Amino acid sequence: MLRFLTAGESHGPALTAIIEGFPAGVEVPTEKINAQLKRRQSGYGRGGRMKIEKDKVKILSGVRGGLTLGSPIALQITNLDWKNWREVMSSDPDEYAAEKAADRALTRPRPGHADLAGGFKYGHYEDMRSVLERASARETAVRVAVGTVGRILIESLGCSILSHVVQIGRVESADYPASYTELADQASSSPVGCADPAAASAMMEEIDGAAKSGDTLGGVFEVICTGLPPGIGSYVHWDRRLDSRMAAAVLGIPSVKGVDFGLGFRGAGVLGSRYHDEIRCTPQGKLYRPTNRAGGLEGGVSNGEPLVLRAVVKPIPTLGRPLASVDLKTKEESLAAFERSDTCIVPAAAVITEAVVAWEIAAAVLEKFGGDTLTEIKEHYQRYLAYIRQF
Ligand SMILES: Cc1cc2nc3c(=O)[nH]c(=O)nc-3n(C[C@H](O)[C@H](O)[C@H](O)COP(=O)(O)O)c2cc1C
Ligand SMILES: C=C(O[C@@H]1CC(C(=O)O)=C[C@@H](OP(=O)(O)O)[C@H]1O)C(=O)O
Repeated sequence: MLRFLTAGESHGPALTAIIEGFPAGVEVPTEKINAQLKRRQSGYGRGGRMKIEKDKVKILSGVRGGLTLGSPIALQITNLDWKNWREVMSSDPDEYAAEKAADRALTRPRPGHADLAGGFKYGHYEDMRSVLERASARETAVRVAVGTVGRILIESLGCSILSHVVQIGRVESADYPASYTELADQASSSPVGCADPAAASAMMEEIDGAAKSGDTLGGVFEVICTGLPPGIGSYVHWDRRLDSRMAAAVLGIPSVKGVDFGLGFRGAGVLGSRYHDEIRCTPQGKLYRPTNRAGGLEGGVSNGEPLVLRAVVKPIPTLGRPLASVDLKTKEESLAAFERSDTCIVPAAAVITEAVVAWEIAAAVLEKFGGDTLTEIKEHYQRYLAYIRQF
């Protein structure tokens, strides 16, 4: 079974992850992971923290000479901001300065962040910094590193993953290139990750406007996985459905509030006859689907068409012009805390989603083609492809 755990606070020394159950013999170049970490950091609309961090992964175990060993893989990303927070965040009582920590205490919870709910839950209501440090999406840096390890595995079996932003605030992208290669190229060369250049400029203006008025924005993005064979995931039990597994992983990204597949919510008003993808056959006897409104999944199982999911991200909770809150120290109504914040993270969320989706697919692929080495997995995979071709 493929699994991972992460640890680390936003302003602690580092983020770490341990991956277990990953096969041996897979080449894992750190540059590939670092390229994804850079993408996650670079979207338009990010705040001051991204000027401090330059995320790079360190592989501490499980890889020898660039190849996985089959043993647990430990990953680490250093927080460069730690040097500014050492006395406030240190686990070492000799280094921890209680007065400095009290000066930085968060007592005015931000509506929309985990501060108040998390404060109740873990008893941190006197200083909700103890909540935000772990609730922070800083943790998604190491989740991208983990996901990229899974991505490397599925890419070696012929899968590709891309994403593009379709909406930021009120601006929607209108025009998509027809081919996935062009879509990926145009989206990755856009500062907001949007493949429609006119919409991309309007999105940047929307972000500038929100930042100027101390406000924030959410949006929608799409993730597409091509090259996935039919038969990944299963309809036999709810928690083995590939859609349910991916949805849980995507909703596990802070600020993601909805996920859909294929036409998804946009399919609510469409008649069945216009919704479902007819099954056809070429004169040579090859089955095909003229449309892909299901987004590559039927019964929670991949059907051989590109897998297409969308997710919606709410606007960032920390506002430059803060909303009403209560100072829990005095019980007086006052404005929510503000130090600094991102204005819009939709492009970053798209990159994070690529990673978490890659991981879920990798886990389901390993269940289907099982094996302790990449060679074994590839053998099983090739045999299955030959069997599928008989249909
Ligand atoms: C990449 C990324 C960066 C984020 N940056 C901020 C930020 O700067 N300020 C903030 O208040 N929330 C930020 N968020 C959102 C919060 O982490 C999130 O809203 C909060 O943890 C509460 O979780 P929920 O929105 O899922 O309820 C960010 C989210 C992501 C994915
Ligand atoms: C650090 C990252 O995102 C952070 C996520 C975040 C939050 O509340 O979720 C708040 C901000 O952190 P800070 O309070 O230090 O400015 C973001 O910068 C990152 O994405 O690497």
